[in-house]
Amino acid sequence: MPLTSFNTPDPYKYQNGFNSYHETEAIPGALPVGMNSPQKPPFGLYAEKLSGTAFTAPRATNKQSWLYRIMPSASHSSFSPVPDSVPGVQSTLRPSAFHQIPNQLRWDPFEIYEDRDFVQGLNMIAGAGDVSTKNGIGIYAFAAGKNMDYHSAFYSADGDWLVVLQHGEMDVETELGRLYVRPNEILIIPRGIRFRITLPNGPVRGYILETFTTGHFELPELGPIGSNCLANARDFQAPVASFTDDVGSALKPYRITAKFDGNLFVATQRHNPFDVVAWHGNYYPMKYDLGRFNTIGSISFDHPDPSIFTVLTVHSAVNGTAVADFVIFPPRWLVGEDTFRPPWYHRNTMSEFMGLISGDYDAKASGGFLPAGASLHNVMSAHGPDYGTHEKASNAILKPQKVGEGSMAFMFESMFMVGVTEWGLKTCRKVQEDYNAESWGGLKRNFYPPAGKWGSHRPKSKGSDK
Ligand SMILES: O=C(O)Cc1cc(O)ccc1O
Ligand SMILES: [Fe+2]
Repeated sequence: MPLTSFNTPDPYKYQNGFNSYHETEAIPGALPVGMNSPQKPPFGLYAEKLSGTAFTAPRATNKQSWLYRIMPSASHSSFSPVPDSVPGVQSTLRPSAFHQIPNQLRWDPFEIYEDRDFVQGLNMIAGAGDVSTKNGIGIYAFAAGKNMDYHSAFYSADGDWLVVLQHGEMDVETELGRLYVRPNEILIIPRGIRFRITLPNGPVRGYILETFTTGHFELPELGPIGSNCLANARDFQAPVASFTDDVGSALKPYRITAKFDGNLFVATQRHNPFDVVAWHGNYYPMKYDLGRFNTIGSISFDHPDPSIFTVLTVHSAVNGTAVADFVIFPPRWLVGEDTFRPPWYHRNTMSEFMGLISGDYDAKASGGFLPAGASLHNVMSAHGPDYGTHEKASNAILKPQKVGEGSMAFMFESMFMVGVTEWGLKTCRKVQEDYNAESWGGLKRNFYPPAGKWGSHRPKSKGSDK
């Protein structure tokens, strides 16, 4: 039994703001005043600094938090690799290989694993780059039907996580406080922050984008849009401090699982890892309700680039080129005049991994791209509306039209060529073999050159005489 468990009167109280400087105390007076590291912090707490950027990162991008905790994180046994032999528990998330494939790929909905907890239910679908040199991304599917053990916590040393919950609800206990994540909400867990996920309302499923690259998720620049719209800073919710004081027992110590260069390691410790009584800083987990996204689009003609739907971005060293953008396709009005309204046919130097939280994605005929499924259109892989969608959109009467009602699709768009893991290609058994043929196989020629030199093949029923 815990010696003390102090969740604030409402454990799901939040402090609002993106990249804000927050401070929070579960016991009033637990934060030192005017300094970070007093000789004796209040109430016998230890001061621990959590650096999210190099000490010397410029002020505008520097991220850190000071944690005031009952025991420092360093108080644990040595980490050992998670053994291969434990049934149902993976010992690694490090891909044996990335298969680089120019084909368009699409997956049926990923399974829900009733018998696994969040960590056991993680699988890497695709990724790029290298964890140890801090450059690249990982894309995972997660699914769980069991709580993570009370005596456990997990962290990734490999990168920041953006968790897209597709199904269910998650109670996320973190070192910095608790977050309750509901459908249509995303969760950001910065590199290194320890957490434990329980499921108050049945199984969960979703997708994770991990960015190995130095840097963090940021709000995109708004340029001429001005000072509001898209995701607004005040809608990002950070937890308030709450803690559990417990020393466990020799028989049941706390197990900390670390993802380190893709491999999983475990260490034990006697103190509850969620023993931070107060913290201050700008390096913290947060959640965001995608329903609060202020979607904007064309009110004249043409289909704008999907970058207008960017919720968060991780910058690379190349100006305007993202390690990864998180882009959503919320319900919205289309009013473009004389316009082919769905996405254009295109080839992109960036790679596009898409998923669907709910409903239908308006750029595809329903049936093939389903909630909890995914698609990957890699660097320069041609794609666009399927045959049916093209047919419908090029003949539609162009009244104002609400699309995506009750639906939410998203895209992880990356500068990296994204390779597919063995799990993503084979083990999950979800790849749709006929994706290309079903989508674009039915496209027919509509070409009608002007009469004369070019011959006249023009179908009688189509087009105008102008
Ligand atoms: O391929 C896709 O469906 C995603 C997408 C949507 C859009 O509106 C424009 C470009 C784009 O890649
Ligand atoms: Fe695309």
